[in-house]
Amino acid sequence: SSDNGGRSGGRSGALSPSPVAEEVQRIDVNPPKGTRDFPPEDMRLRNWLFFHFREVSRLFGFEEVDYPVLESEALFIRKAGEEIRDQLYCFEDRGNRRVALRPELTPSLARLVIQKGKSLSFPLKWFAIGQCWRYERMTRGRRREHYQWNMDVLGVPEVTAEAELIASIVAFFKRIGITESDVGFKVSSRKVLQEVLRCYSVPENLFGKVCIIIDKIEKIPIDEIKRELNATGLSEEATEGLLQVLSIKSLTKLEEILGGAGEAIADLKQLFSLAEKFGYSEWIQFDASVVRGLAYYTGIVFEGFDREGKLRAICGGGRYDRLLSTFGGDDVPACGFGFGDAVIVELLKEKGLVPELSLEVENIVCALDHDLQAVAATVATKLREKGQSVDLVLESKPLKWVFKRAARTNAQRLILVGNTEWQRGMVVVKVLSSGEQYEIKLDELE
Ligand SMILES: OCc1cccc(Br)n1
Repeated sequence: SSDNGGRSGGRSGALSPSPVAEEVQRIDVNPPKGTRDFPPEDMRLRNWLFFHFREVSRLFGFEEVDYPVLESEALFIRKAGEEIRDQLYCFEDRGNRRVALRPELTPSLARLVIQKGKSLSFPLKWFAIGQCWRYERMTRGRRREHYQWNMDVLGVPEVTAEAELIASIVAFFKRIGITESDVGFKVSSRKVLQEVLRCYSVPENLFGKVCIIIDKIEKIPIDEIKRELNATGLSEEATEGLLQVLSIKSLTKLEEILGGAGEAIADLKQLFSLAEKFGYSEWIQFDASVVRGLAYYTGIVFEGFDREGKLRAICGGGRYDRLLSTFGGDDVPACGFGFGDAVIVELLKEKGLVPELSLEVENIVCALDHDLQAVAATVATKLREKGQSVDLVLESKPLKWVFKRAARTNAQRLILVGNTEWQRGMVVVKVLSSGEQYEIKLDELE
């Protein structure tokens, strides 16, 4: 840290411990396990990321919404065996209510849409950036919180909504320098699964559970997948038939298997045709194994992946036309995605695309004499009222210290208030990039 600028004793900025204070056990100054602090440098990167989330949302005509980070636990209790349920950060509050830190934003959106009911005019295009939580045994050392950008379209049954959502993510990737050679989207539809299960007369109510098991297809051994499917009630034949379809990577092949009459093929063909028109065909590929890990998806599902295969899914989403009725509301066609703030940063680091973001203050204002501190404050106020950022030096500091601080904060100008000049109503301006120095009347300063 900088020298203490001639102040007596102690470290710069810290008070000397009082002689009478008893020995205090130092607390653990790290944040709780699985959570992060955002000191200035990290906060600048987060703000940069969120700025692009917000800019894309604005360009696509979406409105920002938000919800409490704390929700009723009931919003997330689904019986499909999802990981998100097993890791729910839930507890009983002092009013004996079962509550949970939200693990995702979509159920909150559904709750708000039901609450607002007829007062809403559809289609809704809403976005949110919210911190989401999970309580995972730290054995895996994974994070327990992340920020998610969500975009949702409600009231549009057409696949044009999914096409628009994927277009918005492509637009985001392009803004931060990620191209189709870095990432892609695996796209499928849960209607593929539905049509296959129907062929084997699997009861509809097993659909959600089967999806959650299938979502683990690349995370656990295939024998475990088969065992879990059989335990859920699927026959060996149904399991084999299902796994065979899930290995399909071409729409043409899928059509040969399923026939061309079903909704799955129609939806997927429309989406790939729209992708052509949106100009992002190179970004997407059909992959029947994509089902996503949330039980409420009912149609098109997609996930962004890094082509080098080093990272977990970057983002994911899909259609969820039946979510509102699970909360007792009237169903509205809906689709959306979630985009976390962590994997994308790992990708940017991999690609050398993390931006240089330094503190940028326009002016440092410093009184050269203690009795000019009030004048310096006036100078700072005048500049701030003109929209200029000012780092006002708040204590008597030697010029060496001020120059060091100006360098650290990338200040563009140094405004010095000295007795000699102030006698003539002038202040000294030093342009730090050029070294140019001049005197100017306070009222002419801008
Ligand atoms: O994507 C699943 C998830 C949910 C909440 C918090 C974190 Br970290 N991860």
